[in-house]
Amino acid sequence: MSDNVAPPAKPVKTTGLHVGDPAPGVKKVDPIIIADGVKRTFGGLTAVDVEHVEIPRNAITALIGPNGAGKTTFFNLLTGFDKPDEGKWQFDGRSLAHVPAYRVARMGLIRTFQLTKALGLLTVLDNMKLGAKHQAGENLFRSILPFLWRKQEEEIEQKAQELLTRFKLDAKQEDYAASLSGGQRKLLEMARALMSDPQLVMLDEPMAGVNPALTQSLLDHILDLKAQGMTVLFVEHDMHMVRHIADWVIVMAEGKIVAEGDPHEVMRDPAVIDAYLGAHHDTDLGDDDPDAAEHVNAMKELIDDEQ
Ligand SMILES: Nc1ncnc2c1ncn2[C@@H]1O[C@H](COP(=O)(O)OP(=O)(O)OP(=O)(O)O)[C@@H](O)[C@H]1O
Repeated sequence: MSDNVAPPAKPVKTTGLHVGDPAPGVKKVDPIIIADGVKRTFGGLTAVDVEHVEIPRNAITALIGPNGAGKTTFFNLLTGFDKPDEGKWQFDGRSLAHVPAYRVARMGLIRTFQLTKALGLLTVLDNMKLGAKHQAGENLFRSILPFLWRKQEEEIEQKAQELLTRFKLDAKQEDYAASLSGGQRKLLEMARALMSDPQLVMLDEPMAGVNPALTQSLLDHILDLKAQGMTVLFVEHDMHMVRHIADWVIVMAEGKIVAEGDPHEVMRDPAVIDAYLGAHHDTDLGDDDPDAAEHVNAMKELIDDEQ
């Protein structure tokens, strides 16, 4: 989809993704990731304990759950940024256990990573170039043959510029990345991820810190990834976004998958209501942990909408 084409008012949801009743661990018709017995503990705390989960291909899956549910840890495990105590998982039929993060990325599973202080001191264009894979400099033989890497440099730069234009960041390409707004940073993170032509893009809280002016644009870009044949897996606390664009929702609580289903079914699942509201079902949260209170209240609102 090009930027000139107006997006549909309501995203087209992909259905028919699972086999049998939606329940934790339900089989998918065409899974791109299959994980089994993945466990990660920190001292005495079990952060992730996933018995079985499958991520559907060419769909948008949201991974949700209350604070501390293990979502980020599970993301880190899948992408090789952390090592599990036990378990195995495969991406597109290939085992990913013990595969380091840089090789996972080369295999086509990319996760956006936040613009760190160091990356903020690079220009927007240089940030994009860092996202390219198979660079000649990585290979001694190729790196001593300038005609090979010069051509490649040009191709990388051209691709970076095309993506920056698509993400409406082309006017900023020479600016330091640190000068971008929160929403523009999210766009840059996503554009950089696309430099390596991934099959699966994993987004960690894509809506965090994004002002309303850029929200629609970000949503459109995520929908666009699916339209281009990619698979998207994202962690997000913004339930409106989850309901709006996710084809499938996986709910984690205390390290385990407690529910799966399409967004509307999942919001009605008693296990999800319990996970989010727990003992606070009839109380107002607020003072102790404003973040948690915000998530729980957002969830309450949506559950009420669904009932
Ligand atoms: N490096 C670590 N050392 C010790 N404990 C950790 C570490 N990383 C995560 N944890 C703990 O593991 C649990 C799961 O954390 P995780 O960040 O994965 O949850 P989350 O669902 O992503 O939460 P949030 O929505 O708040 O980001 C939490 O209790 C957290 O404190």
